[in-house]
Amino acid sequence: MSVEAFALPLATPLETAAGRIEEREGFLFAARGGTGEATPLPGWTESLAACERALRDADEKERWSAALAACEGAPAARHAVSQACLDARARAADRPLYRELGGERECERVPVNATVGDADVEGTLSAVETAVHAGFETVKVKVGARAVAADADRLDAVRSAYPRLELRADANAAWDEAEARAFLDATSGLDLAYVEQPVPGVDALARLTSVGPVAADESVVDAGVDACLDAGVAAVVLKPMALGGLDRARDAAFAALDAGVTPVVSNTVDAAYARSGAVHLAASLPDPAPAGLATGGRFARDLVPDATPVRNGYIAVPRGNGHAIGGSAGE
Ligand SMILES: O=C(O)CCC(=O)C1=CC=C[C@@H](O)[C@@H]1C(=O)O
Ligand SMILES: [Mg+2]
Repeated sequence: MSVEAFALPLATPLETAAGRIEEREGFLFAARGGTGEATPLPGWTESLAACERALRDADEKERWSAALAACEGAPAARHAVSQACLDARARAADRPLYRELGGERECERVPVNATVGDADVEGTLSAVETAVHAGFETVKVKVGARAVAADADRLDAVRSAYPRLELRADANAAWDEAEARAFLDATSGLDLAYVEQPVPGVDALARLTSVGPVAADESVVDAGVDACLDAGVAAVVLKPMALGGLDRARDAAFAALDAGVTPVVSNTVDAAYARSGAVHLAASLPDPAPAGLATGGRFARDLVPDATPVRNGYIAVPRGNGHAIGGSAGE
């Protein structure tokens, strides 16, 4: 059993309307033959200190159920413990994590979107060009850090250059309702797949669903998936670290599928173990939508080198038992 701290600088920080993500700190939790990652992101999860407290408490428990209970209210800590538990069980059953999660069909790879941070039109176009040349067919552009008209111009330029690209925008709740309406109106001819979290709050999201396609991200964490589905969103973005684990994110994905809504697996710019876990989560879903998991390349170094590389817009599901990277406790 162990709780091991890590701090990993990003070579390519992510610029968002909610700030710049430059470094990721967290813990690896290892117990009873399984390993899991906790990489809290304040604003989305508990603080680093609260995460560590919950993990140290969990580390003293002799059973998985007690360890998981010790992490209630600390989603990143619970993510680590539940991932370790799934990993240990999958290894004991000699199967990959996505099968342990309940995935019913063989899955070798999952499609992913490129994530393009805030930049001017030129910088945005150049980042999208790099992504398209690398084989991505879906691109998510961060918006909300500059004026609505400037963001609309960025998306317009991308659409003109790439008529067939699946295009998503993500405002990280930066706008008020009038700004969100203005953006949705200005981009209504650009065939955006959706605008992720244009405004804070699920009630405002609900009012925007008649204006254009919107997806819930922060609101899934704050209000719960059911409230977002009731709001009539086109998609729900699921970040296992913020939702308390792969198991809980998968339950949310199936609630969405049952409601005819697209679940999109994403991550909080996690390190290799949690990214691998999220790839397995996507692999466990029927026909997964392009996932927000192409973030590994932003790290200057990682816990395990090159664990989930992107090739031609896809990440191969790590092969082997459990999450299948980096070995497990005691190995
Ligand atoms: O979903 C993706 O394409 C990658 C991850 C990503 O965009 C995010 C990770 C962490 C914090 C957020 O600003 C952001 C998001 O809101 O989706
Ligand atoms: Mg988002």
